[in-house]
Formats: sequence, C-alpha cells, structure tokens
Amino acid sequence: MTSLQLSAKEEMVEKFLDAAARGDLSQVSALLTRVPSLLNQTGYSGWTALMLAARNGHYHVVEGLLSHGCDKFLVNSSSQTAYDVSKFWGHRHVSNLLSRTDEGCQRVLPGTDLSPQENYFSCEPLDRLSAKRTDKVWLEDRQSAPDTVYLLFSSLSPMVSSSQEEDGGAAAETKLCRFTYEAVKDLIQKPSAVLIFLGVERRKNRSSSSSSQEPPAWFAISSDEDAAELLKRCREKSCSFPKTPNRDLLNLNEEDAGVVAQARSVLAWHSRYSFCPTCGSSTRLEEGGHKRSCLNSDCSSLRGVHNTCYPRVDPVVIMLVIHPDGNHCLLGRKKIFPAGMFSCLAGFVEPGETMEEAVRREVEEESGVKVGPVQYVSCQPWPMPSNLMIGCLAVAISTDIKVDENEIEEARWFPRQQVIDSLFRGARPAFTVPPRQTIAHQLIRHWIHMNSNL
Ligand SMILES: NC(=O)C1=CN([C@@H]2O[C@H](COP(=O)(O)OP(=O)(O)OC[C@H]3O[C@@H](n4cnc5c(N)ncnc54)[C@H](O)[C@@H]3O)[C@@H](O)[C@H]2O)C=CC1
Ligand SMILES: [Mg+2]
Ligand SMILES: [Mg+2]
Ligand SMILES: [Mg+2]
Ligand SMILES: [Zn+2]
Repeated sequence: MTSLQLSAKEEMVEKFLDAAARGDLSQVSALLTRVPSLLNQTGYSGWTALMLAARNGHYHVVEGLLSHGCDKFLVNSSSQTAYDVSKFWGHRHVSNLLSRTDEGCQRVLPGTDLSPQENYFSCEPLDRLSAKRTDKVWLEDRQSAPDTVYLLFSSLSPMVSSSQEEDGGAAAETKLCRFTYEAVKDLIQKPSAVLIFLGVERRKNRSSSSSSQEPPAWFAISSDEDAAELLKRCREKSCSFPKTPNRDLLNLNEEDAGVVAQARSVLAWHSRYSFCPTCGSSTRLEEGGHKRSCLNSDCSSLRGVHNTCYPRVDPVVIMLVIHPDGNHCLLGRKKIFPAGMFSCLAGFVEPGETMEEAVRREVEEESGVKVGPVQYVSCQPWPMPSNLMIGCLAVAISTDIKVDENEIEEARWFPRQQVIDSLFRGARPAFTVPPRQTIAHQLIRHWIHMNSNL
C-alpha cells in the first residue's frame, strides 16, 4: 500500500469519527454504507466512533452504530468503554442504551444497571456440572478422553507460558499450559496427586448441530514432583510456575483467570485440610476432588452434612468510604503496599455478622471513621487462597481519622479530582491506585463514574 493510499484511508477514518463526534447521523450512515469496515476503527486519539458519540451524548448516533453491530466493549487507552465514557460525562440516556443487555431482565428489575461488572477472576468459561461429580463412571471416562484438558499445579501455582515483548521488556501475556491425558497419566496415578474436575467447556454456539459430542472436560492436577522435572513436560521454552501469585496470576487472560480462581482455591483447601478437622483422622478425596470424607467410621462429620468436608470460602468486605460531602473518598495503605499506593479498606466478615455490619466494624477499627449507609456493588473471587471479596460503597457519618497502626500505615481523604488524575490522566498523580484486576480499583472507578454528572 502506498503512503498516498494510506493517508486517504486515514482521512476517511477521521472524517467518519468527526461525523460521530458531531452527532451527524446521516453522514455516519452514508460513510458506513460505502465503507462498512469503518465501524470499529480508531483514529489518532485511539477512540472509536461509538466512544466519541457517547462522549458527546449523541443518542441517535450511538443507536445507529449499535444497530450496525459495532463492538461496544472496545476500550480506549484509559481502558474506558463507550459506556464508561458516557457515564463519566453524565449522559445517562446514552449509558442506559449502552448498558442494555437484556430487556427482559430490566423489566423484572426496573432501574437496575445490568451492565455486567467484569471483575478479574470472575469469568466462568467452564460449566462446572456439579451433578456429575458423583458420577464416577462418567468422570473416569472423561479423564482419559483425548480432548480432555489438564492443568498442572505445583505449590499452588499453575504452569504457565509467558511471551516476552520483542525488546525483552515485561511479559506481554501469560497463558495456562494445557496437557493431554497421555502427557500426565503417570502423575494422576501417583497416590500423592490431587485431581480436581473443573467442568466442561461451554459451547460457544449453542444451536450447533454437532453437539452430540460432549464438550472437552477440564481437570487440575497438583503434583509434589520436583517443579523443574514437571517443567520438562512442556514443549514451550518459556514455561514456569509463578512464584508470587498475588502479582503473577494477574497477567492471565480473563478466561484462564476464571479457571485458576476455581482450581487454586480448591487445591489450597486440600493442602490446608489434609486431615479431618473434626477428629484428626485421615480423609479420602471424593466427588471429583470437591469433597474430603473422614476415614474414621465413628466420626460425626459422616452423619449429616458437614461444612468441614467441602472447600471453604472466606467472605471479605471491601469498601470505598465516601465523605459526607460526596467529594472525597477514604483510602488507606498497608506497609507492604508499593510506595505511593493507596487502596480501599477491607476485612474478613466475622461469624454472625451481616455484610453491612462488617463494613462498619472494619472501617471503624482500621480508620476510626464511622459509617452509615452501605451499598453492595459487585464481588470478586480472590484465590489467595480462597476469599470472596464483597465490594461495597459506604457513606461516612464522621470524618476524623485515627488509624489502627497494626494494620494500616496511613489513611487519608482524597479529593475526587486527585482520584480522577490517578485513574485516568496519570501525569503526576498524588498517589497510585491498585491495578485494574483488583476489585479495589473497580470500586474506585465505579464511584468516579457514578458521580460524574453531579
Ligand atoms: N482484590 C482486592 O482488591 C483486595 C483483596 N484483599 C484481600 O482481602 C483479604 C482481607 O483483607 P485484610 O485487610 O487483610 O483483612 P482484616 O482487616 O480482617 O485483617 C486481617 C487479619 O484478620 C485476621 N483474620 C480474621 N479472619 C481471618 C481469616 N478468615 N483468614 C485470615 N485472617 C483472618 C488475621 O489476624 C489477619 O491478619 C486480604 O487477605 C487480601 O488477600 C484485600 C484488599 C484488596
Ligand atoms: Mg483490613
Ligand atoms: Mg481489619
Ligand atoms: Mg478483620
Ligand atoms: Zn473425622
């Protein structure tokens, strides 16, 4: 392609984007009829036509672009979708249009913003088929099927392969290494191995007529064989078992992260509950690795249903506390945080406590601030080892800060503008927010978007 042709093409893209930004629906439609490939193009700014129309509140252009089938989940360099942009600039009619995912659901829950909250570790690419966990014959059959996928874990880390940037920079992408039955069957047979049935792949195209064949099943195996020996099984050179899961497991794609959220939590439970918590006897793995039953026939855990036999989940509340003036939020830092980073306060829910009370107690314990209303926003599985992070917004009813120095090094009220600078502009922010994969980041973002039209 000559430079002349290239610039003509670029000119066409800019013309199209300009029409969308100005709200000129007839020009947008005319250009799309001539050049349909313009639909999801980005210009110099990195914004699509949908983002620009959403930025300026042009409802009919947004509607027109959606009817042409444009991709509403594309993001700009600040990781904002068109929906985020319209919410930020207060164009509620446009954000409602962009968030409409299922008209039927909105009739049942009127007024609810049903745009999916996409927290990292929350994606469910597998159908867990929990009813099949007790079907030993089916499980054994799936174990040895040629299309079955195995993930290999060592010390609670999955084997991954990382592609490096060409200039030797940071790891660009981390992928789970997948193995066949033939490649790992010797490991499965070892008595120390722990095997977990994770589920079967969800069919992408449900109407597909080739559905008589079962979709591939996925298993996780934890092995105590030497990690260096295990790595020799992988053909890719760049494979490893990450050493710092809190950091390294955040570079997976969303689907792999969703699978790891389940596998790592269940394996962590096995590694911590080797013996029966009720009587201390040995236990046996059952139900595709989702249950441990006591081998002592007199044990009371064998009578009735006992939660000690099933993988545990620890609920944790995590909250963004908003100042009574509506314009500041409370963030704190632990000593272990990277320099300059502040995050939402968080704490384990205690027995016999509601989520709202846990929010009020933890905030007061850690910062001395009293909290009134609490509102649930979204949640996130956090497999270090098995937390469910329950994300809330909360409104403060007192503002003096007195930190619990055992847990928090510093807590401060941050003005909205400083938070916006940290999230989006980042030239010289007063502080840094946690990475986008954390629900803490998403809660802070949610508050900024929610209030952008005040
Ligand atoms: N995904 C995210 O955005 C974030 C995730 N987290 C996670 O939330 C967890 C809880 O937050 P913290 O502020 O540390 O809680 P916290 O404020 O309740 O304090 C932790 C202390 O509580 C005690 N504790 C009570 N129940 C516990 C349990 N079930 N397991 C372990 N310790 C327990 C221990 O003494 C521990 O040192 C962290 O471990 C961290 O992994 C925390 C902040 C952000
Ligand atoms: Mg805490
Ligand atoms: Mg605490
Ligand atoms: Mg606590
Ligand atoms: Zn027992």
